[in-house]
Amino acid sequence: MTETDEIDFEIDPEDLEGGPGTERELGEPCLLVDDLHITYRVLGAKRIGTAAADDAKGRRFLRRLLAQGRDQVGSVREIPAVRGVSFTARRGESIGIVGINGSGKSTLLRAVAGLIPPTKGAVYVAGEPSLLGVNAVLMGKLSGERNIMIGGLALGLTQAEVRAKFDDIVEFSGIGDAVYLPMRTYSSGMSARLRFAISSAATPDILMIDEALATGDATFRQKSKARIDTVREQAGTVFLVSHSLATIESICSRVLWVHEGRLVMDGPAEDVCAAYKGFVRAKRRKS
Ligand SMILES: Nc1ncnc2c1ncn2[C@@H]1O[C@H](COP(=O)(O)OP(=O)(O)OP(=O)(O)O)[C@@H](O)[C@H]1O
Repeated sequence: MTETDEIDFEIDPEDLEGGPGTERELGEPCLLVDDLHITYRVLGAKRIGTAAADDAKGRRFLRRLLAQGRDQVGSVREIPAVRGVSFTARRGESIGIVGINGSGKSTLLRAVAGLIPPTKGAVYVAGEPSLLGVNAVLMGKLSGERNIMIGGLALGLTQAEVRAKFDDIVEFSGIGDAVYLPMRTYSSGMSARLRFAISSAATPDILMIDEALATGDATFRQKSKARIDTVREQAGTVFLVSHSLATIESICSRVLWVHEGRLVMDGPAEDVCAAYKGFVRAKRRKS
């Protein structure tokens, strides 16, 4: 599979009726991303031995690494995943993030959610940062039921509020009795749907969705869109990362196109998606 194969050009109007509602009046700025850089530091791309010899060599390598200081060791590789991204988001906006595989979309989203510290630059959020990034607190060895409680508390709900929303969350995610099994036994679709159901349960200030909508059926997508609309109506901001341009176009009024960690275009969904489609088609023709 090439890096562009995953992009889904199919428009599925009956799944996602209504459009993004670009006419909606926007509120005041609630998020400022200022010259954001995220650089991952990865240890040891170099092969240092095989099989039984690995352990001892590995230990020696690590000792040497610690003695020398990580900065001087050649095999620490730096990956600049986000390079100088700046933008402002307003209340009531739904913003899609597009880009080919490895372009930095998820890293940007996670940094905006406060899950990755900036290497340089800053993210300023007005509102409840704890409302962002329920993914970080969920635990695979605990049941869906326990994770609903943990995620709900992380979103700022009380225990009683989580209990009151429990049935709705389970029903929304469509995971049924699997809610009593450990989350690590779930398919990626099931856990993505449960994460989405939990993170949107509290009508957060900023709702961040990374591909979750791609994992459900038409009914789930329709329900998700209704929930996203509720968040926006209550002047929340929605960020959506997806390879499905159909999903992005039907939900987002504005789109950020990220390429090699840089923001190459930021504008109305229609314009950015059209430019991005052109880029992907040209890339496909070349390969
Ligand atoms: N935890 C990590 N450690 C090291 N490098 C990482 C890590 N996560 C991502 N990267 C690298 O950062 C770059 C951006 O990755 P990211 O996952 O943000 O891109 P993406 O656009 O979301 O990709 P995809 O569409 O495939 O999900 C890639 O080169 C990737 O290999």
